[in-house]
Amino acid sequence: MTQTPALSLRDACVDFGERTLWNGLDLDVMPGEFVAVLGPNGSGKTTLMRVLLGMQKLTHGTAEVAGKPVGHGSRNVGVIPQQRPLPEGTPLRARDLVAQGLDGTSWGPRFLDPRRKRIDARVDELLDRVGATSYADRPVWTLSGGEQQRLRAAQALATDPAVLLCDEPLLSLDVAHQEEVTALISAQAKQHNAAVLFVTHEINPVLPYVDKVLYLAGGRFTVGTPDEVITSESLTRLFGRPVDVVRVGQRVAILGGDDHTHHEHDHEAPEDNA
Ligand SMILES: Nc1ncnc2c1ncn2[C@@H]1O[C@H](COP(=O)(O)OP(=O)(O)OP(=O)(O)O)[C@@H](O)[C@H]1O
Repeated sequence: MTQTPALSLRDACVDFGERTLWNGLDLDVMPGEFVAVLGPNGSGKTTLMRVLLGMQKLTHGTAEVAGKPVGHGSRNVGVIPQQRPLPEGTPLRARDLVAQGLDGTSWGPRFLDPRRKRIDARVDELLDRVGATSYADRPVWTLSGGEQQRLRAAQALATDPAVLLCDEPLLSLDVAHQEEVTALISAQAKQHNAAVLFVTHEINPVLPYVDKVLYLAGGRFTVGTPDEVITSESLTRLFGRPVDVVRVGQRVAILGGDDHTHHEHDHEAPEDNA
């Protein structure tokens, strides 16, 4: 029996006026697969996430989640959005933010809720999984960017979504936590059969885990296994100029392709769990 892809794009194209972000994009992500989306600033990585969330229309082509056209608010899709600091005074503790991934809200008389014990136990388990137990009761706005990002990961994993869209979840994490969060998301793919699309500028923390790489650049793309895509030949072809992939032990550096720096967006990133 052929399995239905968790995510599927066919001949997908997004144009903004004269500018084509990508065109003719075919991509299937199967349940349990971990796909990294790489590419320079402005190559259309976040736009791809927005397409899959039904927030951005394709110019042509199709985008499906679990065999159905994308739409708003699929309960089967978890999102770890790009980092945005939570405003000062946000009246939530760390554990409340994680609980929102389960019950959608932390307001109201939860002490009357018969499910409370189960919800609290699940939140404790999720906090533990992302290493956030020690700050579970702190107000979220007093936490560092990295600490807040770990809570967003816990929130996105709360319902064991079939699809996990991660938009630069490693930003503002230190190397140890980059590895931890990537391992956690990979475990979600392998143990819970989640399809993961993971946008990142940090290639090295994800390389040990990824099944496929989608590399976007200059209106074009290439897709394949890391060994197929992360090579001097493949990236030189994609960028249309000399690119060197240098391997030092387990690590790679891409020279001449992507500056791998991040810039602030002039548009909204995907919202938290729909
Ligand atoms: N709604 C829109 N209308 C016009 N242009 C847009 C719109 N959304 C995004 N863009 C432009 O499309 C390009 C791709 O944006 P996108 O955010 O997808 O890139 P990215 O690969 O995620 O970049 P980064 O690495 O900086 O996060 C950018 O130049 C952006 O300004």
